[in-house]
Amino acid sequence: MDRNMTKNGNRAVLLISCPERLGIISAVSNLLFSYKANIVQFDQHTTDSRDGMFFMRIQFDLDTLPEAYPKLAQDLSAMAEEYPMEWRLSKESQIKRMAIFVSKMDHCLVELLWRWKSKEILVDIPMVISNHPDAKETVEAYGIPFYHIPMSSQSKEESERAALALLQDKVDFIVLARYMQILSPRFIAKYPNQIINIHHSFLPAFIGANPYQRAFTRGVKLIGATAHYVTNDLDEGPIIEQDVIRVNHRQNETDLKVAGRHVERNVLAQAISWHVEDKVIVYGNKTIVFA
Ligand SMILES: Nc1nc2c(c(=O)[nH]1)N[C@@H](CN(C=O)c1ccc(C(=O)N[C@@H](CCC(=O)O)C(=O)O)cc1)CN2
Repeated sequence: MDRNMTKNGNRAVLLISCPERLGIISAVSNLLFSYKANIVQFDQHTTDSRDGMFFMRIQFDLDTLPEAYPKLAQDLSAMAEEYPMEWRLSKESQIKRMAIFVSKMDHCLVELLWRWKSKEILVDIPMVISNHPDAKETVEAYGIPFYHIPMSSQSKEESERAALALLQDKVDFIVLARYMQILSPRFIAKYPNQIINIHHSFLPAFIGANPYQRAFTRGVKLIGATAHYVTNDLDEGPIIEQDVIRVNHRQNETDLKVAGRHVERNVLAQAISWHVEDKVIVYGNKTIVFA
């Protein structure tokens, strides 16, 4: 979120993905012009591969947005018939609701709570869910409901059902802030490309559990973190943001974990900011980030 910006009730973001075709920009900008919308930011990307896909992000102000929104959405649906496009229209005034899942490691959770409290990330946090009780006090100190749902391999389905019942209709997207349980396809299907995980390695290196231990054993000179959307393929979902930090032979496995967690928290916060500001389009197993 642009720090100079407040929540502007007349501002919206339109994201469009479609096969490359002459006239799409003109068609969309003329439609917005017909509503007297003022475009404040425009970005586009065209793939140069043979699939020739076109992606666009338009941020605009429209004084009549609240009442014009339904008709504008209707007109975009009609346009999607002519240009086979996928589109998403988000009103800035509609604050996204983010649930956080955490296990024992709380550095990413604390980072998100701080950035929420300082309004650096403009979201609501209806709840935090954990398979351990450790973070209860921290979360409730922020006035946020905390739910402890024990998880074991035998109880995974029942535990996920309980979590889904809590989440239902209260949450727009979920963040796995070092949540150490693999989500089932049934759970993921409820939130397609709406679950963001922070993996504590520079993917695709060290997928799965214990990446720092494997990185130390391998003797790497860089460690990192990757924020990605969660899919059924463990740690192989569309990457949103990554970063790395140098390490050396003098550092042991614990040193790597300490150094890495600062990368994790910043990468996750950046990915969430871009998601909340509608700057991310998922295409296949990749993302376009209009940063
Ligand atoms: N379906 C998915 N679920 C999750 C993903 C994902 O990409 N797809 N990311 C993980 C987070 N993660 C690494 O970032 C990760 C977490 C847990 C494990 C794992 O092997 N867990 C064991 C249990 C470990 C324990 O109880 O301490 C398991 O679930 O059997 C690997 C990678 C979050 N979920």
